[in-house]
Amino acid sequence: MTFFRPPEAVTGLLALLRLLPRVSRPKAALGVLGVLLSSVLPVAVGVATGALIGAIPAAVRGGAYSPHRRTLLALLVVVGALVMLDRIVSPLLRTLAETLGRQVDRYLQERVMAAVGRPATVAHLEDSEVLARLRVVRGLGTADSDRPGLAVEAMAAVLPSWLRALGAAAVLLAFHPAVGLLWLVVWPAVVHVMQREYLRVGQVGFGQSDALRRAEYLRDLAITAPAAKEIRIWGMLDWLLGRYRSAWRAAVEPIWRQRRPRRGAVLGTTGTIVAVNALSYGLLVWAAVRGDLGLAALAVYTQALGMANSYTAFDDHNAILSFAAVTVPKVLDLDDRLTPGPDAAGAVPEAAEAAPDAAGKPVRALPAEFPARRIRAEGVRFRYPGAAEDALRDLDLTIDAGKSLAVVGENGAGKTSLVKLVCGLYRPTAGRISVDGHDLADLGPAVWRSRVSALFQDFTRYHLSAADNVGMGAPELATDRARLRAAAERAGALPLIEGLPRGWDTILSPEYAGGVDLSGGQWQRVAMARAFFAVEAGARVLILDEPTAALDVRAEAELYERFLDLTAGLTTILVSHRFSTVRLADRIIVLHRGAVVEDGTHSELMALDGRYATMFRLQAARFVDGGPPTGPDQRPVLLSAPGATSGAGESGGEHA
Ligand SMILES: Nc1ncnc2c1ncn2[C@@H]1O[C@H](COP(=O)(O)OP(=O)(O)OP(=O)(O)O)[C@@H](O)[C@H]1O
Repeated sequence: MTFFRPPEAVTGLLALLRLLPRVSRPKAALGVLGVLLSSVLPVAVGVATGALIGAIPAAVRGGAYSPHRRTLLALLVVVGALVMLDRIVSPLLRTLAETLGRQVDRYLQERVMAAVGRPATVAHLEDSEVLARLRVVRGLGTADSDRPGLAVEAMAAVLPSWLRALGAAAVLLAFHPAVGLLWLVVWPAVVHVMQREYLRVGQVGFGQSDALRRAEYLRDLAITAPAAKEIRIWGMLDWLLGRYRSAWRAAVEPIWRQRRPRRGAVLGTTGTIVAVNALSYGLLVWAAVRGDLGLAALAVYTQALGMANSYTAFDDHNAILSFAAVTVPKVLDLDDRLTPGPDAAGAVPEAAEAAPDAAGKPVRALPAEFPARRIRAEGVRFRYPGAAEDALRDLDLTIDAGKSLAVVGENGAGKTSLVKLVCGLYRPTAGRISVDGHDLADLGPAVWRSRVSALFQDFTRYHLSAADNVGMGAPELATDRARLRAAAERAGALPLIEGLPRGWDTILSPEYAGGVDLSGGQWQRVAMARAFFAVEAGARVLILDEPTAALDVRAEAELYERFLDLTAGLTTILVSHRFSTVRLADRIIVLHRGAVVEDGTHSELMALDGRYATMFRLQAARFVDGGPPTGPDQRPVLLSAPGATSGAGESGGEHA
């Protein structure tokens, strides 16, 4: 049971302090030394200066060669040395803190990259709590002033000032215990009140993360490439600027309204300080007038009082520190937030590469043929986080290993959602997906990932070399040029890649010197090569979501011709609106509003004369004169369509 919960400002500060040795142990140790020296040195200078002043009368009276004069000179040397040391330590500490702060930023970014990339599923990337934390690390929006690393610099300024005040209060104990005690209590209280105020401001800022992200999104539209064409074509710039301005105001104004500490807190703390100062200086003057204090003591206590006042509680450093106290623990807790618990999906430790067998015993290594029997979806229902409706419902489906399944349906029917679930990128809301009897949720993410390869509709165009773009399909083999070539060959991307100015080493982005951009179809071939590279590395399930959407007629026809070769021995799930390719699959399902409404071979579905047959005929009709054909089996008609030039489909998709 916890009796005492330290204030959030303190826990935030401690979290930041604990982070430093993890970022750089030597720099953190030097930082501690620097903070101690810059706290102690000014107090020592004050005491030594007081002693020096106190030694002057005796030295004057004693003459040139008196011991008093030697004491005076020795004190002068001590004061000089201490002052010099202080002057050296302070800038060094500042520089050290700046470097360490930058390293803290990099450390947090790496940690967050790892935390965000680790979960097998991707639902967390739609969680606004997670996105708010990511925003802090990306350092966007209110930009540099909010970098968590700046708090390290702030700490290097603030901690010595607090410790100096503590040292000065300790010196004042010798003057008057009550005055010393008062300072020991008053300055931490003032710091505490002000930190609480700044913390509140920091929380308001953090609470505006969603609104700030909206403004940042609009800003990025204007300054990055993806929307550049449309902004120009439709003359969107003024509209965008207007929207950005209002979004930015909506995000920032609440922060501005709250950004100042409350007047009551400021007046209360400054009033207290004035009162304590009046009392301290009054007692000091009183003691001096009564002759209770010698010159040296008077000088020491006067300086100590000055130093007790020199702690900072009201400046930018304190504000930055509080912001870090709000955000750093939140960023650090991403690890916990995104690490699945023991009962959560994918809980089998990745390192063990283990999956329970059908009897529940862990399987240490997957057989080379996995899946060997089937992928099954049983009673699967799925709803995206925060969505109002299910994307998939009552889904019962068996996909036989080594066979191909085509998934068709209208826009929004749930096709991509289904393949995302099979990939393990989301977990079903209800029901289960199993592979050869193992629940997908029980397979370690790496286990299943090593067996699945996918080409998504919205595949990523990495601004990296062609070799990297393909090699990403199996990073552990990415340097194996022979395999890279084989995958590119399979995807029909080899001539394209080898014809690039620097071949495989060409950066696929015009944003870099010597880089090139590719057309949509060329990109699709490169992405397909990536998917085949994963197959080269051992993936047995190939998911192709609209693989020919951007391909030209010839490339699509080529794929059509080679579809059986390309997918031989693989369990293939093909999502496509192109029926010329779809009909080649061993089996076809039609999804409608998240449920399977038709299931069979091409011929069976044509004979059924339902949704599939209607869609098929509609598409086929576009390629022939004389309107839609009427019969259920329209093979000859489709074969006259672009992309269906081969005779491979003559059997009506029943090649298996
Ligand atoms: N990330 C998401 N969050 C919330 N809802 C989503 C998300 N992605 C898709 N949806 C919704 O889920 C439903 C199914 O979408 P899905 O992408 O699976 O359809 P689809 O059949 O692949 O469509 P298309 O043919 O247009 O690619 C749609 O209603 C869509 O709006």
